[in-house]
Amino acid sequence: MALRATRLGRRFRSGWALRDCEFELPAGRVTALVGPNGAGKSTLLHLATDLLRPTTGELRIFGAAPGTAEARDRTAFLAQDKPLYPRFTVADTLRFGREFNRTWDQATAERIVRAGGIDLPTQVGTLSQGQCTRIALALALGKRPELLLLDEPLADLDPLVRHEVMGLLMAEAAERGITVVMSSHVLSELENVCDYVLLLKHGGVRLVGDTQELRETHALITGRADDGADDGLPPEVDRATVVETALTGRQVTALVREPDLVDRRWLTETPSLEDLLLGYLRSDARPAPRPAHGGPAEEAA
Ligand SMILES: Nc1ncnc2c1ncn2[C@@H]1O[C@H](COP(=O)(O)OP(=O)(O)OP(=O)(O)O)[C@@H](O)[C@H]1O
Repeated sequence: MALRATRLGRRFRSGWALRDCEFELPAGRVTALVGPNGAGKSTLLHLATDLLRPTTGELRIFGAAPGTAEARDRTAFLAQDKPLYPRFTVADTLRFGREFNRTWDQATAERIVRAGGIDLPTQVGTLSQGQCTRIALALALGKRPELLLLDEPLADLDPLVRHEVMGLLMAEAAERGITVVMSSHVLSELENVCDYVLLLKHGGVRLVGDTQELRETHALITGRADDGADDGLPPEVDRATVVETALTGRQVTALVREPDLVDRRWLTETPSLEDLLLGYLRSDARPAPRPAHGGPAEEAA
């Protein structure tokens, strides 16, 4: 397992940012870390990089505690604000990476920089935001991490640069088998990139698992709304399996678990990853209990 959280909690003066979180993220996967503002995503990434310590429970990186040399050597972290020195040249910046990382790979770092058309003697302060992101990514990947943690690193980039940097990131991750955990609010972008998902809400794990398995164990059902029910669903639909319902005029659409139980008169579709995530983000319903073993797991927030 790349990441394992056991009863993980972190409290600030304002309250619990994360509480009783239990999850495992397998190695070699690209995990989307999603959740509304304040859900605890950055807190989790800061716990994984030892920028914060847990209040309760523990988090393990490939079995090691964050902050130990073993965990640090294997992990790279890229935050939205990239702490680069504007007075350094790009070459100085990479030299800095080489001096501070035992596993440094200069060739990879230079290749990523040059692929963006950036010359090594350029001063960092003269680069665009997209170019700075590329330098930060070169520093992160030059470290040859096994786990790459990304806290909305592309949020301030225009769509074209974003697409280009995401492509670069995914190509490097696939080639080297790097485990990636990436927080993002851009759900539409995650579909073709992520094969695992961890959805946090109110500091708790609401959904975690393989994206394909999660899609296959849910359905979007559409049918004529039942006038007698507040949610528009007919009485035979088991409310315990309903994640979220939307009424539009006389039509009702619902995201449900266990689609096999749904009556055949309903129009049933496999949800896209975006449909699934939106359903859980909108929903305040109690999630289903965690399955006995394997498969997608969901827990109470
Ligand atoms: N250093 C801190 N001191 C006090 N409270 C904090 C601190 N860091 C986070 N919090 C609080 O913890 C909660 C979770 O914040 P966090 O930044 O982890 O959420 P997030 O999911 O990353 O949100 P966003 O999508 O807005 O970046 C919020 O209520 C936030 O105010």
